[in-house]
Amino acid sequence: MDPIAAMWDELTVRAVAIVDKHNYFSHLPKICVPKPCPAEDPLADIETFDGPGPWDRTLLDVEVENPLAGVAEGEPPRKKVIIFSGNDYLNLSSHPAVRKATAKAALAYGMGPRASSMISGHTNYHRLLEDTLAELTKKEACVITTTGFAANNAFLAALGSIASLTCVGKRPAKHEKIAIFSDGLNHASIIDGLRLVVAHQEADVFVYRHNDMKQLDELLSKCQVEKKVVYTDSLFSMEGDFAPLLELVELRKKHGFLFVIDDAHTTLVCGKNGGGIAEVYGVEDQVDICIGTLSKAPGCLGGFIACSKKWERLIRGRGRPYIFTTACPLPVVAACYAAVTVAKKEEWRRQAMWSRVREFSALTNYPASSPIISLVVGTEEAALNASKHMLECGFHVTAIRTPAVPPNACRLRVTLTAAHTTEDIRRLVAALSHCIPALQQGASDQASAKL
Ligand SMILES: Cc1ncc(COP(=O)(O)O)c(C=O)c1O
Repeated sequence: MDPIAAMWDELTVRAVAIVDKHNYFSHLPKICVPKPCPAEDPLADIETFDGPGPWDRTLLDVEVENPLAGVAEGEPPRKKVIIFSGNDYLNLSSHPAVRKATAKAALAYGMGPRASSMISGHTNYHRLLEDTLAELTKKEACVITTTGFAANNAFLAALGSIASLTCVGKRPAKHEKIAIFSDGLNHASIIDGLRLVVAHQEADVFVYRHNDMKQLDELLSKCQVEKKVVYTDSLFSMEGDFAPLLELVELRKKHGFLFVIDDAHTTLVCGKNGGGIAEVYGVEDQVDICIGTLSKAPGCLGGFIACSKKWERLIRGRGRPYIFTTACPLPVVAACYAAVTVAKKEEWRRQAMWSRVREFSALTNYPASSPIISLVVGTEEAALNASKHMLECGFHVTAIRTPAVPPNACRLRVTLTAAHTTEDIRRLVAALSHCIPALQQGASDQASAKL
């Protein structure tokens, strides 16, 4: 086994031994809900398709309340728009298999057992989804949580507990603490989890400049603490850029840290099988903990922490946002399972989504590297005006403002999906070029190149 993973596994074993001194885990129930007949089985016959169907546009072609209705004459109460603002990158939320699994599970079980996972909320369906996600991310085990937000919080609570459970005194001494290095643009759920471990005096946190590997290397070199962790989003939700994964893997070899990624925006989106960013580079074994969400490309709701079996036990034993909350409803779990199964088989969805990304780049001078396109306009007013203009042109594109981004870096965040068409992108770019100064030149250059 890789020596870094081995050191952390040994620490988790020591921590779990303390958590589990009363054999807490062996008394946990393993709930198996009644098996329905084949026709009513939520997971039987997960149907897949060779290409898009009308169901894919259900949640793209919508209407919004018209702000001008009743203000200007002749304005209709609602306006048709195309959504370019969601995170349903593969349009799985409206896939027939996802709809059927949800409906069948609801009919068979209602919401499922309403209790914490550690009481009686965790069923054979939850276990099946966990095993499927572990296989997808090439990890031994997986813990599902009610949201991606809770997944980051639960992992950090468990990580921090290593310091407090294994320290000699009441509180970890300086050298017993964990040193966590976190990218400056990490998601709010990571930041909040870090605030808690700092408040509990379990870790010292070092925030490095966004994607600045030189600064990270320097901070790691200076740090005398043995238990080091690097934590980063793999695809940044507001910037649309990727963490430099291979450089991080090199730094892991040099400094021996536990490497944690938040794969919220790359699960099912990146990699041949949708295994996320680590699958793209074939470095799954170099990523110790892979955290994800089931609410973006999987199109459902929930979060997960894919990890080793030893980490799994510690998270179940000390991940408070996992322990002290009710387990995911069964129809949602069945929907997630169907979505992951479909995404693995319908590879064309990923290909279609990436084609749209390339088309957007080709029509503009914006080098899009992901389905998240972040068009910074500056002030809040400029972003709101740009969003209003897009709505008038028939596109729902949200203005992103504080606290999601700094006040002077407000922006339009455009997201592309598999079910958008080439024509949608062409029309979107034409509308954007009237409100995003940076796109104006590129769009007209591309247009004249085509003439
Ligand atoms: C990088 C990242 N991590 C975690 C989350 C939280 O996921 P969820 O919406 O499932 O709580 C999000 C979503 O907003 C995100 O963008």
